[in-house]
Amino acid sequence: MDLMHHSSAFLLPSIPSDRHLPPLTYALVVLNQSLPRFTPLLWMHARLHLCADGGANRLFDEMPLFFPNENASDVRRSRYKPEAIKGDMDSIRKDVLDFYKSIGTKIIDKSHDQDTTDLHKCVTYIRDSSQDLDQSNLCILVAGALGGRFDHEVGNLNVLCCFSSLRIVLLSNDSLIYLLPRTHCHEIHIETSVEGPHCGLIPLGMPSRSTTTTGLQWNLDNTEMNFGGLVSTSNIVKGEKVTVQSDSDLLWTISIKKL
Ligand SMILES: Nc1ncnc2c1ncn2[C@@H]1O[C@H](COP(=O)(O)OP(=O)(O)OP(=O)(O)O)[C@@H](O)[C@H]1O
Ligand SMILES: Cc1ncc(C[n+]2csc(CCO)c2C)c(N)n1
Repeated sequence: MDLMHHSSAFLLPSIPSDRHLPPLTYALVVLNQSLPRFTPLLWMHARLHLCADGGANRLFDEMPLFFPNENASDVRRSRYKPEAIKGDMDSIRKDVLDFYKSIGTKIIDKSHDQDTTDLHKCVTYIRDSSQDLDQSNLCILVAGALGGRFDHEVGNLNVLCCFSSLRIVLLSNDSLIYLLPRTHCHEIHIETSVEGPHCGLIPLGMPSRSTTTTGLQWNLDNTEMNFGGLVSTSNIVKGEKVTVQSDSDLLWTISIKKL
């Protein structure tokens, strides 16, 4: 079974290159929640920047607050202009829509689709506009995906399942989550300066019959997990490397350190 490497190096100011691994191309989706404090860093690493509907209000209102000594309009126009805003457009304010239209952001109104979330719509856009890339090297960072309305959080987790062959990382100020597909063995490099030690491994949608890990305080050894029985929460990473192998897709979550 092929090995898949994971790292949260996108939380570092500069992403170290690894001679043995191809570099990832990042895309950023801004959701309609308070921007995590490291959003400017994610923006800098990303090649493509999208707002999901009301996420554009957050970018407009909150990005200038990270730069209190700079002119807000300059911050919006010259440094943090999203390539596209996509969604059903029921949350974006008119002044914000008009502003981004006027500076050339592409507006994709999918108000006729009331069956998929705005995040789902944005991931479809990124996938379809990255067809020239090897999609195993594409990584979609989602800012503001956790903490907040529980139905939205579950919708965001469902997007991980809908696009299980894409790397998608859900982020808040406090934690990050991504999917470990059952098709691979996983090696997770822990960026100890910015993440951990609290972590979890959670089966989603169905029980997992067998999971084996290394690098955790409470490792699993061919262990079954299911809701109603054991799920691995409040676990602790012990070093810089965690490995996971399972017969089902699992969510990996790890805490993000405060400054
Ligand atoms: N409180 C929240 N918690 C987590 N994610 C959120 C939250 N609010 C919004 N999002 C995410 O941001 C995206 C855009 O938000 P927006 O408020 O524009 O959505 P919406 O579809 O208008 O929401 P609603 O269900 O309130 O009509 C959503 O698709 C969701 O992924
Ligand atoms: C069974 C079912 N439940 C809820 C919705 C509502 N819904 C799901 S995604 C979405 C778009 C949000 O921007 C909306 C309104 C539906 N269509 N079908």
